[in-house]
This record gives sequence, structure tokens and C-alpha cells, in this order.
Amino acid sequence: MEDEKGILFILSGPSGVGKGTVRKALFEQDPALQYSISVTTRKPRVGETNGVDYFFKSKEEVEEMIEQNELIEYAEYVGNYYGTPKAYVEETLKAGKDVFLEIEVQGAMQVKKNFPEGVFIFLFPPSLEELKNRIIDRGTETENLVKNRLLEAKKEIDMMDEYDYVVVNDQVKKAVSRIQSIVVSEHCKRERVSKQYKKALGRVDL
Ligand SMILES: Nc1ncnc2c1ncn2[C@@H]1O[C@H](COP(=O)(O)OP(=O)(O)OP(=O)(O)O)[C@@H](O)[C@H]1O
Ligand SMILES: Nc1nc2c(ncn2[C@@H]2O[C@H](COP(=O)(O)O)[C@@H](O)[C@H]2O)c(=O)[nH]1
Repeated sequence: MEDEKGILFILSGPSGVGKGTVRKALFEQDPALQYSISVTTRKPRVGETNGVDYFFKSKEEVEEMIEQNELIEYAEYVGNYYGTPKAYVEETLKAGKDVFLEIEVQGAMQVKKNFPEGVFIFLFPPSLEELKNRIIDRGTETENLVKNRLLEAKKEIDMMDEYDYVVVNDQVKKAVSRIQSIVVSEHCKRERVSKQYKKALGRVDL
């Protein structure tokens, strides 16, 4: 279906649940999927690259992007701005490719207003204890930031009913397989109603 638009998938869930890990594993399996790189005012972590993990920006630069309406959504999360550049998402969907956003819940709720046709997936931890251990073991946050992220996590989990799908990340492989099923299912749904698909059937004399 070449001139069909791609599907926008929104993957969210609390910090440390494994969104990045699962998304990277999913993309290894399906290189056709496209990742929307966010802007952030957070400082890069060891091993993170500008233009790969994030576009690292100053507060003023992100505020200018907000002012110029260049972001689909943005949020202030634990002291930093995070946002999704509009142009990349719109152009990639228009080109018929599926786009994944990996964003927190406040931002996801803004996307829901502007892209109600998006597919909203909430990644869920096996337990809060496991979530805490994953953030601590990642070793990227100070004790205070771990605490703040866990406080946000509780609020985020309260919003999970707003999502189309909830996927438990007990094991990365299983979570990837569940998301792959969602991607396939959403494509089937749209092909079923696609005018082009009906046209492609052609006519036959009975
Ligand atoms: N299924 C899993 N089982 C055990 N550990 C996991 C699993 N998924 C991810 N992890 C680990 O949990 C930690 C957090 O994962 P990751 O950074 O992908 O989370 P995230 O949701 O993207 O976090 P953030 O929102 O803070 O960026 C990492 O150290 C990762 O290796
Ligand atoms: N609303 C948005 N949230 C985003 C975006 N990009 C990432 N995120 C989320 O922020 C938190 C913290 O990320 P971290 O890299 O500092 O651990 C996490 O939940 C990310 O998914 C975005 O563009 N908009």
C-alpha cells in the first residue's frame, strides 16, 4: 500500500521500565520501523550521542522550538524539557513509514489529542520493586533523581487506562514479541478499511 500513511506508535511507561531496551530490540527485528529522536535539555549520559539518542539542546533552544510550534508535544520531566520534533514525524508518516515515539505520559496525552489515530502502548513493570531495581542498577541517576523518577512513575501508572495496549516487560524478548503482534494487528486493521486495498481487489464477473 505505497501511498498509505505510516502508523504512529507511542511507547510510554515509567522511567526504567525498559522502553529504550525494548524499542532497540524491536528495531533490530524490524529495520523498517523509524525512531523519532527527541530533543532534551538533559545532559548526555556516558555513551549517549547527539543526534542518535537525543538532540541535546539548551533550555533557550527548546523554548524557541516550542514558540515556533516545531514540536508535536513537549513536557517538563524531573527538571528538564523533552519534546518531539514535528517535521520528522509528519514527513516520515507521509512517506508511508511507521514511526515510534518513546515518551513519558504527559507528552503522550498531548499526542493523543493531536493524533487520535496513533497507537498508544504502555510498557508496564513486573513490580514497583523491580522498576526501582532497574533504575538503580542502570546507574545513571543520583539517589534523589531515582526518588523523583519513582514518584513520577506512580502518577504515570495511574494513567495506563488511557492507552490502547498494556505490555508487561518481564522479559525483553517477550515484550518485543507482544509489540510486534500489536504492529501487525494495527496494519491488518487499517488494510481492512483501506480504499486502496478494496480497489486492488479489482472486479470479477460472476
Ligand atoms: N525485561 C527486562 N529485564 C531486566 N532488566 C531490564 C529489562 N528491560 C530493561 N531492563 C534494564 O532496565 C534498565 C532500564 O531500561 P531502559 O533504560 O531501557 O528503560 P527506559 O524505560 O527507557 O528508561 P528511561 O525512561 O529512564 O529512559 C536498563 O539497565 C535495562 O538493561
Ligand atoms: N514527553 C516526552 N518525553 C520524552 C521524550 N523523549 C524522551 N522522553 C521521556 O522522558 C523520560 C526521561 O528520559 P531519560 O532519557 O532522561 O531517561 C522517559 O520517560 C523518556 O521516555 C519526548 O520527546 N517527549
